[in-house]
Amino acid sequence: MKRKLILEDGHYFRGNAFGSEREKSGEIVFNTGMTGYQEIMSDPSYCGQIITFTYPLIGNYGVNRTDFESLSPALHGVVVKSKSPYPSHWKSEESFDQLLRRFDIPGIEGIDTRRLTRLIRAKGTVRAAIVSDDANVEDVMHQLQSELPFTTQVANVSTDSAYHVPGGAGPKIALVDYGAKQHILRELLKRGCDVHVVPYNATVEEIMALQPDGVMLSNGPGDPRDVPEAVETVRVLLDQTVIFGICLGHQLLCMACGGEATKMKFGHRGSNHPVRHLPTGEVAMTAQNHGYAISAESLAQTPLSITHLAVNDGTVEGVAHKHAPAFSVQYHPEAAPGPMDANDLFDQFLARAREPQKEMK
Ligand SMILES: NC(=O)CC[C@H](N)C(=O)O
Repeated sequence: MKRKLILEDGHYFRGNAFGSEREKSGEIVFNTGMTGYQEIMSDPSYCGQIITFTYPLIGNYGVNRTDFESLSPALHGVVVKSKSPYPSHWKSEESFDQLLRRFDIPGIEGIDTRRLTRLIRAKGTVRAAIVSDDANVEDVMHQLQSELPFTTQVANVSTDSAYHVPGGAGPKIALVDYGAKQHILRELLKRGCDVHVVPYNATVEEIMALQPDGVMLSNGPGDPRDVPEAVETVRVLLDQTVIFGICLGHQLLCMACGGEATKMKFGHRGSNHPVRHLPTGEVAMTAQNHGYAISAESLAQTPLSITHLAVNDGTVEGVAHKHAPAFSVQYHPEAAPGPMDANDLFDQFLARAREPQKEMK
């Protein structure tokens, strides 16, 4: 069965349908990872987006039970050049197609993903829809242009209520779930932490009542400016505990200190993004998935210093607070399947969480 992928600027592609039969729209973004499609598509930060994979063959090692980053993928669609008809791996339990059907996510195959990615790079992230082959391009285009931005993604993917994941004798961590990838929790548990996962709108009182040794701010979908209540909570938490932020968590920490978020032209999504640590000059390869960034200029008047910059485009990739025990990175130290270069940031966070708390106000 054929279907169409239509972009809001009127470009369209015809391809083969797979996954759900539903028609869905969303911001279309490209991911350059060569592996990890299961982790990528179950990352809650893709809520409401359509992913196009630049790697041409997707689905070749199937889908397994253990590599999910969330229980139910929140993305709106998948675009591939070719979907493997013969998944093969000892851990595989279902095909990519079955996975998409199970979660009601439409897919389209046979697309010239190089051309599509070039269009997105030239124009910047655009809205797109995966629709049936008989859909009228002009109608869909106008509908996409009039669609309002989706501003409640974090609320859609955060936990509804707090829960406890008992760990070992390690520090007690409150993990604020803005749409947390499972691997953040796994990295903490692996290090013996006792973890309390709290919803994105948990109050400072609720978080501090847990008496955490540190607070971890997770990744999450959408524009960080859509969650001002979270920025305010982080601002107050800064005086009270040790903080480590990842991706959306990094953006919220920066905004809580007076930094400004801006939308990037087409974002960073992939598992091969080099990042330079400014104090040492060391470069780490990192996994990334973000469409917003904190502007370097906006940080000049804040108590944050820039610790990391992207090698490719010079955007801010990490900050540390000059006076409070708080730091954050725009990339993913928990990345699975990798790269693991930045994994020791969890050790640095936990080392700080173990330090006796100095006089915080
Ligand atoms: N992975 C994330 O946390 C992404 C943060 C934010 N939603 C962005 O796109 O920039």
